[in-house]
Amino acid sequence: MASFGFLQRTAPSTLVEERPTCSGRCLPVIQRCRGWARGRLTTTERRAAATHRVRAASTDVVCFEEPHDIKGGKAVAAAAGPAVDKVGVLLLNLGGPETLDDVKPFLFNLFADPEIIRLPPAAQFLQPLLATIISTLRAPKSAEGYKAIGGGSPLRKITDDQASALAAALRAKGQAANVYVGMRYWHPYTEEALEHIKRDGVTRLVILPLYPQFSISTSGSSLRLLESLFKSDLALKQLRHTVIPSWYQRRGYVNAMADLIVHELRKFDDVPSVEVFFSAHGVPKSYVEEAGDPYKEEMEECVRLIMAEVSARGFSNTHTLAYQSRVGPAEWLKPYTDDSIRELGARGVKSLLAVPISFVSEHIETLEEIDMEYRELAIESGVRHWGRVPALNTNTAFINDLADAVLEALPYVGCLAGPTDSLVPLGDLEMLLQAYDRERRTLPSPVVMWEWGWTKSAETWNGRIAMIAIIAILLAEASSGQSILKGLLLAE
Ligand SMILES: C=CC1=C(C)c2cc3[nH]c(cc4nc(cc5[nH]c(cc1n2)c(C)c5CCC(=O)O)C(CCC(=O)O)=C4C)c(C)c3C=C
Ligand SMILES: [Fe+2]
Repeated sequence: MASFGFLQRTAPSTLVEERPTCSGRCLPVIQRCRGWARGRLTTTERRAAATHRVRAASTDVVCFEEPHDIKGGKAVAAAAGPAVDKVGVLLLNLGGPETLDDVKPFLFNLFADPEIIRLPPAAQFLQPLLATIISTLRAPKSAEGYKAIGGGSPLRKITDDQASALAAALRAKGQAANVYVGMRYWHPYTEEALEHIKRDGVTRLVILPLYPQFSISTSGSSLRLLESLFKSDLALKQLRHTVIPSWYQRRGYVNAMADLIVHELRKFDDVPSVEVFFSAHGVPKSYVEEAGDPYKEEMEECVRLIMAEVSARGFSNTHTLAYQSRVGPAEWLKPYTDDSIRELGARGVKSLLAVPISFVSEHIETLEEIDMEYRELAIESGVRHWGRVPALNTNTAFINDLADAVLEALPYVGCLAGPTDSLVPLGDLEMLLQAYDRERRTLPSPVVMWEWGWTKSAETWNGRIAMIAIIAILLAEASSGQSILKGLLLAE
């Protein structure tokens, strides 16, 4: 059983049919703000919370800025009256290079992220140097991929479209909200989005990473950045917000994925023989096994829920989950997508439907890696009929479900919602990350040559030796004209 932060899943999760019955602004008072678990509310408090929610929903530009008391089963404003409320939603995403010239600086930003290349503390000063080296070495290969899909990533446009569609869906549900896009490694950067949020005078913010499953390397990295930006800015410090850390188990999302799968399955001649092949972006195995990243568990659960829905619709196809896009020599989550495709081919599978699962937009890894590389590999391995489920992008059912997720999260602004179906709790950034840090362990670096060391001083020396090693390697590369680091770090 994986644990993440203070969460321990005690029962297998099911689709979320019923949302938590808590309310708006009175809830932080009811639950005395921190450490609240749904089970600790009394029936009266629950009823009060529900009552208040109805009232809040019917007056969507008004909220109570002051604490509430519970009187006679109803939430009553304790002090001041209503204040103007401006709701914002911040969509977090990875970002991608828009032109081939952007590829190298984009890769630098990615590898400069300590959640992507995790170095021992004593070697962290090397991160920018390492990011420069790896981005320089990887850029030509990456650029080839981006060239093959038209010269840049489609991520910005798709995410902007998702933001507009989400704002429209929220409006249709009676909630006015500005939706902002904050990318981790390229424009529009998260910092830019926060400037807009401040300028627009947002008073309540829902933070929604566009990754269905939580990983330290994706949502975790964006939240970590947000945390430091919030800490260093008074206006942001005071901004009431809540985070939806993952949403892989939501019925709307699961149904939308099942719709797409069933639609593509029907295109095959011999539907029952089709292998439904989920391909998720991989992460280093140590993230899951040593740092408690819930990514693998959430991924497996997500696939289970989707396949249960597909099966409920009368399709009894078998399925596989594999992990793609490994970077570097360290072990990543297995099975690897390429190995699985070869194995399925060898087992005589003739029809394969690829389902990208860790990301909700088309991007380089769907358009190039899956549609080109893995398709070719599948055909070489004996697969005769190939199909691929499109990414959700602005799929109406999916966007509607995101809008519901935002509406359901709004009452939690400023508080931590105890155990939900998700392994990572809904809640305030600081509380969420504090919980995360309590359990967090330092990971060994994915760069194998720095993994030794057992004392503080040894770590310091390892850092120094690593720096000397890098400089020596660079000098050796320069004099021999051969790329040594390329082989060491970028093997795929
Ligand atoms: C859930 C999705 C993703 C996880 C987990 C993830 C982890 C992860 N990624 C790298 C390295 C690279 N990722 C790159 C691109 C990229 N990654 C994701 C998603 C996840 N990454 C997306 C959607 C994209 C594509 C963006 C786009 O432009 O379309 C790249 C650059 C492309 C390439 O050269 O392959 C790298 C490099 C690591 C090391 C990592 C976990 C530690
Ligand atoms: Fe990635």
